[in-house]
Amino acid sequence: MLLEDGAAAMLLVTASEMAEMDRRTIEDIGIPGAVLMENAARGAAAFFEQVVPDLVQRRIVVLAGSGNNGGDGFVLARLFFNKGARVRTVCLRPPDRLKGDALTNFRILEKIGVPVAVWDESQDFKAQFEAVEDADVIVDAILGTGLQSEVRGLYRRVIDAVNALGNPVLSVDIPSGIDGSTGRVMGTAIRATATATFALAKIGHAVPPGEEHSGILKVIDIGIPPLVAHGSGIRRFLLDAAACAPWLRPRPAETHKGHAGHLGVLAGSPGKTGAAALLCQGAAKAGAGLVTLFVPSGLNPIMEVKLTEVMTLPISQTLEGTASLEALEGILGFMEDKEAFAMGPGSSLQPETRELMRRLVTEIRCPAVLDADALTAVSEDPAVLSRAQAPLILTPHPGEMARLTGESTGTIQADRLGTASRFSEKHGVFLVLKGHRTVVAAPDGRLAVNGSGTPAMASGGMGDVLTGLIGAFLAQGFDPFEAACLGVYIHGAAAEEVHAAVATRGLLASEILPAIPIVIGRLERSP
Ligand SMILES: NC(=O)C1=CN([C@@H]2O[C@H](COP(=O)(O)OP(=O)(O)OC[C@H]3O[C@@H](n4cnc5c(N)ncnc54)[C@H](O)[C@@H]3O)[C@@H](O)[C@H]2O)[C@H](O)CC1
Ligand SMILES: [K+]
Repeated sequence: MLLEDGAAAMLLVTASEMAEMDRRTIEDIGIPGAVLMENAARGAAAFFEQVVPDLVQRRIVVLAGSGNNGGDGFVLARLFFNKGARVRTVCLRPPDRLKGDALTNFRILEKIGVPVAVWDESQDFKAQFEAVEDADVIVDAILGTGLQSEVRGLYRRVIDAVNALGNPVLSVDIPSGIDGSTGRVMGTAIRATATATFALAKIGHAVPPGEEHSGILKVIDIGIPPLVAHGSGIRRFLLDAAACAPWLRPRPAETHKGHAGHLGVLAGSPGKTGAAALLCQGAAKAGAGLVTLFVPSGLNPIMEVKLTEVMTLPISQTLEGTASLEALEGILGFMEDKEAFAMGPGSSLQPETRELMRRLVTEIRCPAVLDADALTAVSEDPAVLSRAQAPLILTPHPGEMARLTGESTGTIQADRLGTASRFSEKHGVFLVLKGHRTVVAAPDGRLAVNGSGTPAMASGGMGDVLTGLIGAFLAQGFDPFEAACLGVYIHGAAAEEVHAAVATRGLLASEILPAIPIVIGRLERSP
């Protein structure tokens, strides 16, 4: 769970980017590492005392590794000891492996009388671990951004034993065993109740499985000057209310529907009229001024009944009743003076309809969002993407991404951020890689990881609503990256709004429609 503390957009960094910022702060700016370490531990201690009531009255065991993560642990041990806590420290590597600020703080513990045990890989593990099994709370200061490889040996046994204890575990910076740059479990990893991370959130805190392992996350300000982060050129951030609010200001009083743009939609086919309806209703609820649905003529009477605020335009159809290639010129002509286009949901994979959608990709002259069957049509000839005349936003789920890239869904899911960034840059399109913690990538390197949403969203039609949201923000003139981010965040937040009242299943796509303006209103009013 990620706490939205209302701060500015929360940057997401890799372990090496964070290490470089540490280095610049210490070596170029001159803030001693010991000051950063002290600030880190003080901030972590305050947060941990919020998470575990009466923490300093509990039996605390600090497990420390051989690097500065361990150093943070030693300082935490001192701070809790000074408050009268019954705190013990375990050093998991011989002290002669310690150096710098970690060694300094290790020696301080010895001088002030904090019990410090040194565990030895060669000794009986069970006997050593028994000494800490009575702990009420474990502080995990074993590994942080310095994790370099799979966790093995003593570290592995300690992490697995701690997880088996089931006591509250408070992780310093990163749950040990989680790769801060990817969120992957490196062999094994601590399952933390809470994690205090320093200066900036890491990617590993925001994407699964690292996100779940982190528990409640708090970003602690340790005194690194903002210019260090701002000067880093990092354009990766968590998509939350704080990130979206600046984009969504209340509309001026004199707004009329012409200002809010006109979205054209090509969606629906026999048996799949719901997808078209959900897309169009999502667009209307997100503020598109006008929405016109191009619909195969045989379905027009049905759509006229299903939709009220949305206009329909019957188009020629194939024998199967799907959109025909003959409709191309009519659609292009109508779209000449419109602001945005959306296509694909429920369109069908009828060969002529697929060809129509590929032709629209290369000939439409307004920003367009492609989803569902339009993505399948494009994956048969991805080169059409580079022939587009206007910005494109693609919204694949992992299976559709596999068809677009030729990679397996396993490969895609193992590196969602990298997959999305590479595809976006290669094809010059904006990419929304859907799933838990949806990723939004722009060709210029901007990247966002969505913080909103609930498991209840895994139900038919949710994607159609998302396409409508994105199309609506495109129609209102938002930059394609912002339009995609707003659609993704609001989509998840609207589901959370409704989900709070229902279980994690059985949430219908149409049920999130009324929550969309509620979420938008909250963003518009936020400071
Ligand atoms: N972000 C900040 O501004 C600050 C962060 N601090 C803390 O410093 C650590 C990073 O410290 P570092 O020494 O670079 O790395 P670690 O402590 O994470 O540990 C590395 C240590 O462990 C060894 N190691 C690496 N991989 C493995 C493995 N798989 N198995 C066993 N051992 C491994 C490696 O050789 C090193 O010796 C950061 O997380 C914060 O907690 C600063 O204290 C304050 C400023
Ligand atoms: K840790």
